[in-house]
Amino acid sequence: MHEDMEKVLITEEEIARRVRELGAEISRDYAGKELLVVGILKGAVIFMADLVRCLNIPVRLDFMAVSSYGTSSESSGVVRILKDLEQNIEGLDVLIVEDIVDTGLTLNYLRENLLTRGPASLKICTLLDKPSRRKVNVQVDYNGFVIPDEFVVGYGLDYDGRYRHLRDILILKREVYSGKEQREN
Ligand SMILES: O=P(O)(O)OC[C@H]1O[C@H](OP(=O)(O)OP(=O)(O)O)[C@H](O)[C@@H]1O
Ligand SMILES: Oc1ncnc2cn[nH]c12
Ligand SMILES: [Mg+2]
Repeated sequence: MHEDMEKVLITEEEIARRVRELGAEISRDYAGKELLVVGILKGAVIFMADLVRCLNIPVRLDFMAVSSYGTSSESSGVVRILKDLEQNIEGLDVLIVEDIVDTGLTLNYLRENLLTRGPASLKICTLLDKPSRRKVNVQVDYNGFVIPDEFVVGYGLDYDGRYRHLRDILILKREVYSGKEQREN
């Protein structure tokens, strides 16, 4: 296991099995329709790549990037769009794909924003859900795993831009991020 990691939380095999299940469920729900899958950069990219290849319906892909809200712990955290969709979603069936829902601020903003663009339908799929950390309620339609309040990396999730390439979902050693804060102070 990677030296910066405390332990494996979800193995590559468990992820793959759950992604196949989610793909089958989504394919059933959208049978006969075309789906626009919107991946939220950067963290959702790896999950999205595996998920869409488990769909047996017509699919188009698009991406958005939003700012991480400021360090303020207020629930009114501001989220800005850094990269917007390339196409008009009016009248389309849209599925937002995320790697994790933590405070819910990112998804809450995205859902509100995309609803103003008139999609025929808008649903949310996340690989991971940390309900204990929620600051705003956001409805998730497809949920991979509910996880405890631990900082996880791997399978797209990062710390300081690192570890996204790891094949499992792992818990990062505290000294990795506590050490960085000390250096920064
Ligand atoms: O529910 P929230 O508290 O809003 O947190 C979840 C968001 O935070 C992470 O993204 P981040 O903004 O770190 O950017 P990244 O996807 O590029 O890692 C993660 O990928 C989610 O998008
Ligand atoms: O546990 C986690 N790991 C990586 N990024 C995020 C964002 N919110 N929660 C996270
Ligand atoms: Mg993200």
